[in-house]
Amino acid sequence: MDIKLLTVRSEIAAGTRGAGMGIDALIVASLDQKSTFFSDNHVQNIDDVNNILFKNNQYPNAKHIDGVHTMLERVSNATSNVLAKGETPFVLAGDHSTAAGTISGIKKAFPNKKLGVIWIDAHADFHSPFTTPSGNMHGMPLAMVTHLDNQSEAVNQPDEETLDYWERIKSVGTSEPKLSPEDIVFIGVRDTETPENTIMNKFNIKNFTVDEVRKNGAIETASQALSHLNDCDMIYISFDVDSMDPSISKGTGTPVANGLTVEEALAINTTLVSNQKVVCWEMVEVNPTLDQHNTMANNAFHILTDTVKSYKHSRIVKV
Ligand SMILES: NC(=[NH2+])NCCC[C@H](N)C(=O)O
Ligand SMILES: [Mn+2]
Repeated sequence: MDIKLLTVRSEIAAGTRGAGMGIDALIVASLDQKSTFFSDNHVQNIDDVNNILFKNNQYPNAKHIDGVHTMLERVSNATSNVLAKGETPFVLAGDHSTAAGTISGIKKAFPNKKLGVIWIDAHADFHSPFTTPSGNMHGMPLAMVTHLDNQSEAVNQPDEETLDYWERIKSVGTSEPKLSPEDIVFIGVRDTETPENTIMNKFNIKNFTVDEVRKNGAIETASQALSHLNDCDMIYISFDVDSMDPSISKGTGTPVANGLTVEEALAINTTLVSNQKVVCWEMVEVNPTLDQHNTMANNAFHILTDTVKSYKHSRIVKV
């Protein structure tokens, strides 16, 4: 089973500048570690629209939503094309909004298969333009793909043009919701706003806390997360590096205290991808401009290469 690295240097949905440089920071980490990873694997780059950041944002409740829509279409098409060729996309992206494009692309490639998502993150990323506290769309990918606008919890009144783009974003890949909220499992989520808590409670979404990971072990937590999605046909894993503790590195835009260690994140990701239902893995939010000595990228690169290794190893056809 061949993998394809999809690089997406997009950062327009983050509130802090620099996540677009995360991919190049990973490449620098690989060179520093004398690894040939980026030449051993196929890389396909998806052009970004980061120059939109030079323009004033017109959409306070969904910043640069026009550009985010463009990026999600591109990521969705690339993801579904890779899957259609029988390859597995490993997406390396800037801000986390990209994940909505990835998920849409998976569903576009396999419309009749039931999708489960394991979301490893400090945040729930379940906001909509109605509920966002910041307008930053990297806090919205799970609402985009589940179509949960959460209007009953509204704190904003988005304008018509914003809502028009929001509907178009919900239709990227396919006009249907890409998955049910029940088929999401969180790991490490610890910084949410009230409207997100309402969704998590309403749909009884399981969150494996950092304490649980530490108590039960990372490998056991990963197996339990997979068990939760037993009735899904395919699984996508989204790894936001801010799931890890800021003491490791400040190299991410929205760090939150009390996160996972590198070893825990590594064990969780390598265990998860060895499951045969996994069709795609993604890593996001490395921001070297906030870092020292490229520490986050060095750690993230280690997790990336071990995760790819585990994926390939678990797919070796035994005769
Ligand atoms: N992918 C991320 N880093 N998301 C951070 C979101 C933070 C906050 N909940 C917001 O919506 O602004
Ligand atoms: Mn996130």
